[in-house]
Amino acid sequence: MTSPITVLDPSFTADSTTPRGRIEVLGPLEPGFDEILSEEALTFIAALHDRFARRRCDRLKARRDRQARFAAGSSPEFLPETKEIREDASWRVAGAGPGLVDRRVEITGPTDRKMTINAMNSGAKVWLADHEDSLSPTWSNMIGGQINLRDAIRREIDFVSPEGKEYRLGEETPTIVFRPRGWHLTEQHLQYTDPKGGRGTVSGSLVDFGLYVFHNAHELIARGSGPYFYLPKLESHLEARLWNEAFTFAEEALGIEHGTIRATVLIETITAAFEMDEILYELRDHCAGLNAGRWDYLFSIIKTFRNRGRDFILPDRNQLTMTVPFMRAYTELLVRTCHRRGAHAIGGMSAFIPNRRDPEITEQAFEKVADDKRREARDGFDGTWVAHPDLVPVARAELDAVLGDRPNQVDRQRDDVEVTAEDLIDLRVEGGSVTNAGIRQNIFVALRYIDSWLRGQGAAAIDNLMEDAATAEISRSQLWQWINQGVITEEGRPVVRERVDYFIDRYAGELSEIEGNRAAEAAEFLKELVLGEEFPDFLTTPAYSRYLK
Ligand SMILES: CC(=O)SCCNC(=O)CCNC(=O)[C@H](O)C(C)(C)COP(=O)(O)OP(=O)(O)OC[C@H]1O[C@@H](n2cnc3c(N)ncnc32)[C@H](O)[C@@H]1OP(=O)(O)O
Ligand SMILES: O=CC(=O)O
Ligand SMILES: [Mg+2]
Repeated sequence: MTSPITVLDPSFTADSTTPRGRIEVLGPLEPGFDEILSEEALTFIAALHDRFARRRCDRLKARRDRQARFAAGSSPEFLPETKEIREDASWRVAGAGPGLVDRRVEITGPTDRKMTINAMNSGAKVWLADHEDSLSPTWSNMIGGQINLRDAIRREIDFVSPEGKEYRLGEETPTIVFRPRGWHLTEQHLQYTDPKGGRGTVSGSLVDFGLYVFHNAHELIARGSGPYFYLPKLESHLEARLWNEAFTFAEEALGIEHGTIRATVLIETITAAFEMDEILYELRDHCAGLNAGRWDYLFSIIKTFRNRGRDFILPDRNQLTMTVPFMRAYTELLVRTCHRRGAHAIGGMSAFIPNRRDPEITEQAFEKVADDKRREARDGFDGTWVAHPDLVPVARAELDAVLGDRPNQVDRQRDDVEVTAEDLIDLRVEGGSVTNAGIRQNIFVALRYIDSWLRGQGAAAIDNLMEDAATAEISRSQLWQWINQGVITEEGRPVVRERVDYFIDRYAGELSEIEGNRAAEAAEFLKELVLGEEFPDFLTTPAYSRYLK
């Protein structure tokens, strides 16, 4: 890493009475990075850190404390101290901002230049521009993504591929909803010095949010849209409160009206599922809706209950469908909670993706995705996600069939839904089993995905499924749990370290034949994740500090 090259001029203020910290750039400046990392922008990021960096650390500590209580045997619950908020039927959230009223199909994906243009031309209503599950957070990807977003918003983006294919924007483009990194992630290419001169960690969330809102809020508003965000991996309503305060501060600092920023919160942790009302309430001036982030939700369940014995062991990943009772309970509760508060309920991602070179695979993917979207639309979801442009029409047909000309179905109340705490954490799966094939699949997928991530690609098609950080987390955490809980497979073989180790080496050997691979590092890291005594909270955190430049 190079020495500091940018030091802030601390003249930019939103509140001139507050002492200023500063941000220095440690990473290399690629072409155009200086425009994103301008002195004013960095001063704004520093101001966010002055106010929120310490509180972010407090929230992360609260996560660890709560996990320790779960490990000791307590279970998530609907919080007694916030009962009044849940029972008070009178409050509502701000709801959809301009351009978010009809969000029936949302395409998700990373922000490299080609995919940015492809997503903008996909025909979806919304593009979830992703700096999270589908983006490997290399310095190049993170700041390059900000450049591409800035250019896409201003319609000043084009691209020519190495093969000579030209890309430019079509007439109709989706509303952009940007997903910053979660609270747990840091940005190691920036350094924060607090007002007293102490060195502090830079939050990936505050950097991503701060740069996007700083450069684009006014432009988005002028174009009839707004600064909109997906908030990932929240574990409690107090984390939502922190986001809300960051939004309010940014609105004041940038001179935009309170409530212009809109957030859609991913409910993708087991604890957040118990605090949906409270999360909406904390963000009520800024909230557009909730999303059922199924993959991280499964990961969170495995992680939270990893030491809690046989009742908490989930079967093979491919048996964890959206129709198993605890996933039904979660999604139904999400729709009910959202509509009661005037919020959109947005569905999740089916992992099946088409293969343009294989019509049979494509046909199967279309069928599976259509089934998934049909169920979501009938359950009351107002919109849903797709991972690939060819799936936009498939999902739209299912949402159209239920919505017709209506932009959403927020007015459909699901008073028929009653979900208890037991429903959310009763993890029984009828006929579920851990199999030898399930073990091998988890090893294969986790290894391939980590290799891809290390090479800077945070989403990958592996065996015709979309894999990203969330799905890979499921694979590696299942392996850890099955080993540590002494699971015996359906075929009668115990899941033991030696066997997992053997398959990691075997698949790494195959992977090492592929050009540009990082198979050896991926294998070493996967072994640490699944064979070690410790269970890292996120695979991305140690992988980032150790391997990414
Ligand atoms: C758990 C969660 O958080 S889910 C949300 C996070 N995950 C994601 O967003 C995954 C998004 N999807 C993707 O990244 C990709 O679809 C992948 C990696 C899974 C597959 O991508 P590819 O292997 O390139 O697929 P494929 O070759 O079929 O792509 C065909 C074209 O569609 C484009 N494309 C594919 N997916 C997307 C997308 N999500 N957004 C924009 N363009 C896309 C490709 O760039 C390619 O364009 P080209 O013909 O101009 O070269
Ligand atoms: O972010 C979405 C998920 O499923 O995880
Ligand atoms: Mg997720």
